[in-house]
Amino acid sequence: MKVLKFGGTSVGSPERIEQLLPIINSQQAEKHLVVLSAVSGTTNDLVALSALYAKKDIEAAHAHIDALYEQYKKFVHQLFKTEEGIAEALTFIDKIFDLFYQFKNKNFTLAAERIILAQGEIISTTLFHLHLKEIEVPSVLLPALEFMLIDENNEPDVEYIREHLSQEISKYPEEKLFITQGYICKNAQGEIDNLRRGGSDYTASLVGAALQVEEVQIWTDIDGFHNNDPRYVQNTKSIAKLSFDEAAELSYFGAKILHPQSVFPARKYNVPVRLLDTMNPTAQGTLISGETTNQNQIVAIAAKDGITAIRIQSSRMLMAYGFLRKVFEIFERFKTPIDMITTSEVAVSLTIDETGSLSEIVKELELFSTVEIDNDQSIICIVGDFRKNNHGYATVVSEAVKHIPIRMISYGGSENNISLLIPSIHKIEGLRSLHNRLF
Ligand SMILES: Nc1ncnc2c1ncn2[C@@H]1O[C@H](COP(=O)(O)OP(=O)(O)O)[C@@H](O)[C@H]1O
Ligand SMILES: N[C@@H](CC(=O)OP(=O)(O)O)C(=O)O
Repeated sequence: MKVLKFGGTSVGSPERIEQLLPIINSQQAEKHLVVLSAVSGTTNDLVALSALYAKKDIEAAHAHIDALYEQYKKFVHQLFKTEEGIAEALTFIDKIFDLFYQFKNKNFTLAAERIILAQGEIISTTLFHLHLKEIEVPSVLLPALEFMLIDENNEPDVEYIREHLSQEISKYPEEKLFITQGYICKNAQGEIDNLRRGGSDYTASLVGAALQVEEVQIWTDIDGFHNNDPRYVQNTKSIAKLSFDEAAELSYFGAKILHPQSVFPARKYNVPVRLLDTMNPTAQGTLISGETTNQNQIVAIAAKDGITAIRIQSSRMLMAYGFLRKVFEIFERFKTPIDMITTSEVAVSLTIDETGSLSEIVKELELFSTVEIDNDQSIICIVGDFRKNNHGYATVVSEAVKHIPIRMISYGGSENNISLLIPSIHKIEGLRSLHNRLF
């Protein structure tokens, strides 16, 4: 079996949806499990709708629903060719939009928002399933809410997914094509929840790992992982092969093509992940696997925005032990992950991207140190083979960014990453300058 995930842009129009079946058929696996995202823009629309309901601006919420309904009505009329096909799809769409209206009388909770957000993927998968039905291609629509589960810590339960998804699939021994929703799941309280924005990639790798499939394919709008962010840098190139570790670093540090957590299940269960382009299906794309192939070279650059740097300075740090533990315990207590860290004898600087508890953290740190905060920072991450015998790369990197103010540098944390923290206003220039110098 192969898992094929198609992102928002790949299901973004009726024409794009019509292109999915030829791609699936070209795979020649015995069975295919297709994971779909919501039509591009829909999740943002549903986030906006939820915000209006939360503000109790019912009139604006309803105007928003009406506008989205018109878009989907048009979508249905373009995708379906027969009267029965159109009628069946519209009946389904009407049911979903009736649900959206129902929230007007309710106290709008987080659980309600998650129900609304889940509809994007329910719509796209159902429309694709009905489209296949109309063209007489058999397929089975598997509800992700029956098998995708996260625990109290928002961690997916791969064993649960394996057991319940296998059960679902085994009900249809003759069928070859299965469709399910990306992104959505149930949580430990049994409520509808999701795997956070961009989470359909994560769904694909979780179901691929759970079923130990031969390959997970992430179909998107570009021919694989590029060596720099194509939104900001010209002449980027697709990378043929990446190791799981390289892909994890790049996606965590901002390469939007892949959801950062999606590498972990694939690595743990050793399932290869291939990134492919729906607009150019024969392009080779990128294969992410356990193999290390990019030796003695720099592989790619990525950048992550929205970073806050915290400098913690204390005379008590001087020659003392236990200082860092005290600092880390505070971040742990507030469930705030630290990304980068550099230390000197009297101060430590670290970065976070979740600032929900920042003021409480600072209050606690100030009990034993002085704290300085820098907002609006970006981490530029350079991934390559930086084992200790490969000298000279640090010089090349610093040469490339010598005109940019650097707040922190991290080298040696792993053998394949050099990270720089710079003010976000210099990010694009940093990416371009490094690109020109390194590739
Ligand atoms: N290093 C990179 N390589 C390829 N694409 C990247 C990279 N960094 C950012 N991107 C962006 O990621 C986009 C694809 O991801 P995304 O929009 O999430 O796709 P989908 O909607 O199909 O899931 C590309 O169009 C590209 O602009
Ligand atoms: N629809 C969700 C999940 C997702 O993964 O979308 P995409 O594949 O378009 O990044 C979102 O917008 O976050």
